[in-house]
Amino acid sequence: CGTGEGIGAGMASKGRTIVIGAGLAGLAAARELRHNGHDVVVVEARDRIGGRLWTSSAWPDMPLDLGATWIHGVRDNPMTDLADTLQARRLVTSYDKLATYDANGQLFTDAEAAHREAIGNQVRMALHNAQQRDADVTVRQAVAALTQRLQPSLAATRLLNFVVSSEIEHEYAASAHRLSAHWYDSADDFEGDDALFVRGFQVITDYLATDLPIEFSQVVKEIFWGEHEVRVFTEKMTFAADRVVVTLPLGVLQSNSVRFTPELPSAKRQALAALGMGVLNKCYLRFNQAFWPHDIDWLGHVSAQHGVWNEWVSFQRVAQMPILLGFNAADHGLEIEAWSDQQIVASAIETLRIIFGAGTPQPSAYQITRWATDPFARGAYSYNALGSTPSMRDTLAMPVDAKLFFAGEASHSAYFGTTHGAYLSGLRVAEQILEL
Ligand SMILES: Cc1cc2nc3c(=O)[nH]c(=O)nc-3n(C[C@H](O)[C@H](O)[C@H](O)COP(=O)(O)OP(=O)(O)OC[C@H]3O[C@@H](n4cnc5c(N)ncnc54)[C@H](O)[C@@H]3O)c2cc1C
Repeated sequence: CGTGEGIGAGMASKGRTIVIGAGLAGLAAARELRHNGHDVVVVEARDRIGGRLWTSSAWPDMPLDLGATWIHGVRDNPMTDLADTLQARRLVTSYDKLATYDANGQLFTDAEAAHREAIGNQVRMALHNAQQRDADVTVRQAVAALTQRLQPSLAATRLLNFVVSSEIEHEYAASAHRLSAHWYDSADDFEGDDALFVRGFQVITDYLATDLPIEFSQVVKEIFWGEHEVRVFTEKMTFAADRVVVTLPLGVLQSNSVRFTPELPSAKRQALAALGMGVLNKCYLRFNQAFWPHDIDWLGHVSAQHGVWNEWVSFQRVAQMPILLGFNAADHGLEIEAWSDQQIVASAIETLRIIFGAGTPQPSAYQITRWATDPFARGAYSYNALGSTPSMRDTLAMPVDAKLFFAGEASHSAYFGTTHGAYLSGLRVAEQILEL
């Protein structure tokens, strides 16, 4: 065992802090502490920064985000402030630039579009009603009566599944069978457009990480928090400090792959167990040229089977690149992680052939994510499962004995599941430490 370098040297008066995780939350916390004269080291399992924010440079002419892509709601969003500081170029995608195709691959008729709108309204009404009742149920249970009413019509049932999948399961990365009807949409939003970064979201994490001491490839196994100090044991070393900031993803904390000694207070363990960790996966397909409409950003497909390749983004209009991004969320998103790349691409092309015909070409290249089986993410982002409440995120965020501090998207009750939530949680924890 060695002792972590980069801590202690001449800054002992403000104490030493170990930040576990070089994602947005950890980088924001470490940067803020360091700027205020604190002695900080960031301990990271991977050989890169960013965590669930990860820009791929596999295609040099088009950096692509395998994790977070968008600043969701640019107005007053702290990600916008950071992007403005860096003068980072952004592109705006629009949900209004949408083409939706039915199960036969035909562009929606006006009647189908109206039917979809009507079913969307009924789903929202059913969920609103469920939120007025005392007992919580799952989102699926809340719309069950609708399912029964629509059962005789295959087209209507498929439309209902499409609405549930694309409006709810893709947004919250979670199955309607597990999402809480009371709390699934408890997060706050920022207003304004959704914008993506021309050079990838990584410009933000690169900036935040500037000059920070980061220990890479250090997989934390145990966090000891004693009366006088904390010790963080990785597979290779031991780091000692006055306190530790834990930004491990909810899925990692739930997996017990990192042991706390002594164990965490029971309220925190209950919160960890009750909240949900969701799944959202991406499959980028690159073609020689765009064979789909050039003036749209989003493609919707009402699949015959629930939740299969319902949502696509086109990079043709915004970036003049013949690239499609297909999403799979929740149960199907998890299921395909066990498939080979070839099976995933074949399944994507099968869907595109329903829409664009048998002549749909094979992609010239692809990039695929598997966030749930990633040992350092164990999911895409957190959601409010049946049995959880938003206040459990505040419980998760609470420091313990001025030794253990918690940040990360799951610990932000207003903005969980987002980059801005992760970032703000990092600033929150830095403030807590600066006030000690
Ligand atoms: C597919 C996908 C799409 C998304 N889309 C958007 C979007 O468009 N807009 C948006 O705002 N948000 C989006 N998000 C959510 C956003 O990416 C996250 O909320 C945010 O990046 C989480 O940051 P974090 O710091 O909390 O966690 P992380 O980024 O996961 O950071 C935690 C760090 O801890 C490290 N770690 C894990 N285990 C260990 C260990 N044992 N020892 C040491 N280190 C460890 C990890 O490697 C990681 O670097 C998306 C996420 C995904 C996966």
